[in-house]
Amino acid sequence: MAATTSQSHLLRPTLPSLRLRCPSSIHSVSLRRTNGTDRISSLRAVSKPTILVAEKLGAAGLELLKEFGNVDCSYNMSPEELCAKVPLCDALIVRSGTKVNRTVFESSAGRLRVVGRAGVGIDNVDLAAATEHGCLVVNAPTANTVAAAEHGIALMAAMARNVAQADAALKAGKWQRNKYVGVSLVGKTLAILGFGKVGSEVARRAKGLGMHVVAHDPYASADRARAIAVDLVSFEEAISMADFISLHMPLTPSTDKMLNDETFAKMKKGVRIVNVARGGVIDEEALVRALDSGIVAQAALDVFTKEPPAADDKLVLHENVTVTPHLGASTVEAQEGVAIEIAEAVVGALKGELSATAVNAPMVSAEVLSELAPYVELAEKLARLAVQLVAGGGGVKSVKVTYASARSPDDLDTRVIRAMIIKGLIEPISSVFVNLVNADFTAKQRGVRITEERVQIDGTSESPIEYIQVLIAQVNSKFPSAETETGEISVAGRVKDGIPHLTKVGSFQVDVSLEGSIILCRQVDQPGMIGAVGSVLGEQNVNVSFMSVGRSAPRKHAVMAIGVDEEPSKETLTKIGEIPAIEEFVFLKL
Ligand SMILES: NC(=O)c1ccc[n+]([C@@H]2O[C@H](COP(=O)([O-])OP(=O)(O)OC[C@H]3O[C@@H](n4cnc5c(N)ncnc54)[C@H](O)[C@@H]3O)[C@@H](O)[C@H]2O)c1
Ligand SMILES: O=C(O)[C@H](O)COP(=O)(O)O
Repeated sequence: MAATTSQSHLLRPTLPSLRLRCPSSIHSVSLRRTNGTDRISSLRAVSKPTILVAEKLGAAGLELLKEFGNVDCSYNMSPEELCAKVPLCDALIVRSGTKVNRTVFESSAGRLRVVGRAGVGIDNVDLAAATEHGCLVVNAPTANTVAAAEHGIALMAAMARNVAQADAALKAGKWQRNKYVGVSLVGKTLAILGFGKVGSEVARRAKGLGMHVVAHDPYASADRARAIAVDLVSFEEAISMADFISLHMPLTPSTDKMLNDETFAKMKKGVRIVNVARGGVIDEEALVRALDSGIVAQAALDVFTKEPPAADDKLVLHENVTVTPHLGASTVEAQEGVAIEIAEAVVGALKGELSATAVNAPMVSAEVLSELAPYVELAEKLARLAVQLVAGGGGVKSVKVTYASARSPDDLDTRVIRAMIIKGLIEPISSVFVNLVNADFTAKQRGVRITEERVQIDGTSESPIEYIQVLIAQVNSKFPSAETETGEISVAGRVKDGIPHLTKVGSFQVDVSLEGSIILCRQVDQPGMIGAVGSVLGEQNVNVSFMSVGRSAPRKHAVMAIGVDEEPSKETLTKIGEIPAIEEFVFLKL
């Protein structure tokens, strides 16, 4: 007889929820479903989280943060000072001036749960390191769009009319009307590279100025371009036909130094360039050469590869270059908007809510999330059970998850469910904390391959999923009855009245609510077994919540699933094992 109890110290109790991870010291709020009803439950209220604001943030945003946590506004910190502070902080808010690199995440020693970027560009945050550390990154992608677009237009007009140069000359006592003859914008071709939020706002405004606007963006929607009468063209076409080029793409490995010697050579002689995106999208040394050779007549730059640039930076000092110190988002209105947008996102993340502006986690609408909540709980618990059934030694490498639904397979977004399966598989056997942010990364890192299959079955399409099956392949089970004929450990379950139920173990049908803990016994099917096990548990004051027996055939083998509210002692489990008809049993903690 195989009698096995799982090691309880490995099995941290978990709350069935969609929480990303709340620091232990804060109000932890999660979306849970009880008896078919969604509710936001406040799980505990201890002390407030600490939110470090590393760069100046608008007052309205600070107020929101202060209502929720202890706010430490420490501006102009050195990298060392930042690293010294992060282990004391649950959240960090930055603008573009702070490098949140791997060392910052390592220094946080797991405490940092969310980084809020008060703005759009997240090129100053090491997303891979954040994800590996299970730290959510959120940004404020909309509030400064108009400010950046207006600044782009302001720079283009100022450059075309030599405003900055003429202003400096006049202040130096020089009245140089002939020197500062400009060029007109009307009738000129403007090529917008990066037709996203800022790019399209610049396009609208430039059309109002009478410019002919084309755009290049490999991912932009043609409908949006049509809606504002902008032609989408190839990169080569855009740069070769433009009188003005305005840059509005993010800095990524593929946009890094996108304008370089080779591309400048393809431009119309005398082109003018505006950059309010990121300095790194231009090879700055190549731009100096292009300015010197006259390919580029003028440039107007708000952003630089190194910010602030060196005092003797050739590009900044170039006569034909107009510069501003990264002011694109710096309007009173934009900064208030950004501060509120990021404060709401950070507070939401600290509460454990999924964020609409998450950069490194799945974004799922509240509606979908609410519908999926009990299935998320079911998935995590099935995975927790399945992994506890694995006999030691082998290691989990290959897991197949099947979702059966009457809905079309395309109708099911499984990202959140998959993440919780990974959490259920990995947390009981490691010290790693798995959440929506780091789930896929953690699975990959541990060599666990998850495959998913969506099966369409007959039935009502009212519920998103009829049942979920978790199969662990290439391992032996400490409870062999959980193995299928083909040798995989298999558990399956469904949601009934909002409550997850275990409905199948191996090839045995059972029905037990996934609450508390579960004892699985395989016995020879005969009268009195339920009573025998029940009385052993009763003698030890262990409350039985559910019992269910599934059998292969009458009087042959049966699997009994017993839900218990308390963890039975070792002696109690030994006594169960000593009941003569019991052939194997296992205690599993949810
Ligand atoms: N100067 C400032 O203060 C300031 C303010 C706001 C935004 N920005 C910067 O402006 C840029 C755009 O911001 P947004 O809010 O419009 O972002 P967005 O994501 O809405 O738009 C970026 C667009 O660039 C496109 N893109 C990606 N790769 C491209 C490529 N290789 N070629 C052409 N297009 C490409 C994307 O498809 C997307 O449509 C970002 O770099 C952001 O950091 C700067
Ligand atoms: O990406 C952005 O949002 C802008 O570059 C603004 O950056 P800032 O917050 O440092 O002004």
